[in-house]
Amino acid sequence: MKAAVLGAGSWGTTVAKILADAGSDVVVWARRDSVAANISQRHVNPDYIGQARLPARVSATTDAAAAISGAELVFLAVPSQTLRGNLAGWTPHLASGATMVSLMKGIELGTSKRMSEVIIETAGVAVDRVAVVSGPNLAGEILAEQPTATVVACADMDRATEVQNALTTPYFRPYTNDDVVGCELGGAVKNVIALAYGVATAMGLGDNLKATLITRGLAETARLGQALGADPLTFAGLAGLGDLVGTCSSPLSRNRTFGEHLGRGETLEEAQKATRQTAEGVKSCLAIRDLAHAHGVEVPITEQVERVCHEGLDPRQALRTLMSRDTKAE
Ligand SMILES: NC(=O)C1=CN([C@@H]2O[C@H](COP(=O)(O)OP(=O)(O)OC[C@H]3O[C@@H](n4cnc5c(N)ncnc54)[C@H](O)[C@@H]3O)[C@@H](O)[C@H]2O)C=CC1
Ligand SMILES: O=C(CO)COP(=O)(O)O
Repeated sequence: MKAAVLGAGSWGTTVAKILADAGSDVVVWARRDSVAANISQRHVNPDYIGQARLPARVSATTDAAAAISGAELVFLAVPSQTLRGNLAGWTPHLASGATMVSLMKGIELGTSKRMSEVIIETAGVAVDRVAVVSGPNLAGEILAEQPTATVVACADMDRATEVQNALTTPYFRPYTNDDVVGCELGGAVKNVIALAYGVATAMGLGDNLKATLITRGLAETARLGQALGADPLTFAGLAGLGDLVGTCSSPLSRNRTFGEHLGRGETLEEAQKATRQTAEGVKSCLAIRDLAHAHGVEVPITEQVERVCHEGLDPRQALRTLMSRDTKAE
């Protein structure tokens, strides 16, 4: 099996390793020559995965057409806000039957679309050709082959099973699910809640409050998911609670780390300077808030995260606002 991974950041490179370890030949598309050369010739990608080494079956190129050509599985791992632009250039090279697999956990600004929706719209592929991978999957742990599980969601269960098989290794255990909406939403909203968790961590707030953020964060995720037609049970699974707990509890999380910078009183710009890799929640919080408002769903934590990130709200005021909301039934 030939697989393409478009995006050579930390998650794209990590998934390339998983695919190769599971038996595929993998070609990664990188933006920079130096990254492609490092992967192909030295089997490393120090900018994104530190000292970890990649299997010999992983090569890389800056030529997207060459990466995509002949690939039965095409994995997409660029920042969510650039996907639409990237796809416009890639679409002419896609094989007609290839399965497109989104590895991304974000919602598009302006349209409030999920990544699978952007793929379907931009690449003009049928809904059953698009799969999503989402779960508690911090790249740094997986590179060290620390075991974890994930979810492969697709409307077409044969394709879900094909992707599941291509990703199964002794350290990576994918489950299938047909709830694409729920899995994507779980992955995107948990980044916003992890920002709030990071803020709380830096403010020295207690474990009770952190548990409350996780629980009420999951409640707002599930409320929005239900309004969008997701299966509520998905949010109790790996792509919901699993990813939310994994991301919030880990210092490896870029979203949590970004939140910690904000919680120490840094501005958005200062936090951006201090953190180099993609923290999807920073932009997705705007799109998720808009999506929720369009469906008449309350997302109080997401709203406060948006105000702290983009309106310069003092995190202490955000906390006061959350704690002084009208009391109600759980
Ligand atoms: N790193 C992780 O542990 C996990 C990340 N994800 C998701 O994977 C997606 C990608 O994230 P990472 O690989 O972690 O990010 P990253 O910041 O490590 O890498 C992003 C990659 O996209 C490229 N890129 C940046 N701007 C671009 C543009 N305008 N056009 C094309 N490529 C561009 C960068 O050169 C880099 O190769 C995100 O949606 C993230 O939420 C999902 C699960 C785990
Ligand atoms: O999605 C992830 C873990 O499942 C990675 O989280 P961060 O993007 O916050 O590092």
